[in-house]
Amino acid sequence: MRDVIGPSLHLIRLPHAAGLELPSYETAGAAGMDLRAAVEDDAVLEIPPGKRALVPTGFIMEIPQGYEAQIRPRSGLAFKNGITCLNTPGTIDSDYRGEVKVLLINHGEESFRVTRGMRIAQMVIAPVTQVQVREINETTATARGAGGFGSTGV
Ligand SMILES: O=c1ccn([C@H]2C[C@H](O)[C@@H](COP(=O)(O)OP(=O)(O)OP(=O)(O)O)O2)c(=O)[nH]1
Repeated sequence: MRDVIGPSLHLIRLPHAAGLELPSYETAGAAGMDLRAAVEDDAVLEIPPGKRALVPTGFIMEIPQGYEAQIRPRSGLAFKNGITCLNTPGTIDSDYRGEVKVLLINHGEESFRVTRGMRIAQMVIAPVTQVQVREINETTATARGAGGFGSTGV
């Protein structure tokens, strides 16, 4: 495994992830760790065109407080097979203690077979801030005001 300077991400491996690689950065500068499908060898997980599937990763995580994990598609799978994440980026809360799953959707023309150990998505650990919500009566004035949705031109 690649040496990384940063906070620790603690993982519990579930029985169906036995033998699978841990989520890992493929290159020194990778933003995301690739996640592998923890489907059984003999179980066929086929995603027909237009359909979706919740794919297990076989890991429970303890994300350090103040961080989240974002589950994002891999561009290679998207480009070659039309496979992407439906709820992208998927949000993994730091207090979530269930198995991390990846919601894939097949936007391609052909059925897609998910095999054991296949790198199906990537996971980015990012800092998050929780804010104190306070209701007010007036906001400060800005040059933009309510302009949006192309108000500055294309
Ligand atoms: O792609 C995903 C998205 C979410 N989750 C898990 C971790 C996350 O912490 C939890 C809840 O996700 P989210 O907040 O997106 O779901 P929700 O629809 O708001 O459900 P909930 O009411 O459980 O928060 O589900 C995954 O395993 N994969």
